[in-house]
Amino acid sequence: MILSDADILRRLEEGDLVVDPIDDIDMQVQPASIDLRLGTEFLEFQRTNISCIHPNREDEISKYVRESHVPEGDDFILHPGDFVLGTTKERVEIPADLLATVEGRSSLGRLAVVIHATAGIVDPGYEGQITLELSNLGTAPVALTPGMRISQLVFTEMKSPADRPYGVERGSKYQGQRGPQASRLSSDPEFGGTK
Ligand SMILES: Nc1ccn([C@H]2C[C@H](O)[C@@H](COP(=O)(O)OP(=O)(O)OP(=O)(O)O)O2)c(=O)n1
Repeated sequence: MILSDADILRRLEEGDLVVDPIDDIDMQVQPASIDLRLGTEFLEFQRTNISCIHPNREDEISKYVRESHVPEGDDFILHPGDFVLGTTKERVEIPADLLATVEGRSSLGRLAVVIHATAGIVDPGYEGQITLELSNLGTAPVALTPGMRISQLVFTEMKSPADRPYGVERGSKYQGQRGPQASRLSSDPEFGGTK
């Protein structure tokens, strides 16, 4: 079952679902979702001097990403073909019986701006800000303004709560993330990691 606006408000009120901060609840809560805003930090990929991305080498990844900060009210210009990591302004806490999916907004989609390339699932148990995979699929640069509503979260109630929710106990690598975070694929057991 997908949560309606009334269900979302009830879960927020009960406190096990957290979306914080919400400055204007009437503006952010939609009929079956809650709008999330663009944060002020961005991670941009540096194309120069990189022969190839080895996703399993975390130390290398830090060499080819550059962090930038754009205050609310200023613009971040997303050029055609760009791929940058952004973040939601809001921190979320997803209870063990809900699955959240992060989706774009139609108004941004109509400008060819997408907010995730492939990763749309926010797991039961997840706590933190959400990393956005921002791309401009169009032909004209688009100005994004931190603080603008850029994505929305939809919540699905599961048949039963997860036995092992996302989190510290299972060593989940993005638990508690703040700001946009680059890939931590090297933490996967397939690549010799433990998460
Ligand atoms: N656009 C997204 C999608 C997800 N997440 C966060 C919330 C998810 O609960 C967490 C992990 O997402 P995935 O399970 O899709 O990613 P991985 O499988 O790579 O991570 P893990 O091995 O930790 O499950 O990352 C995020 O910040 N931004």
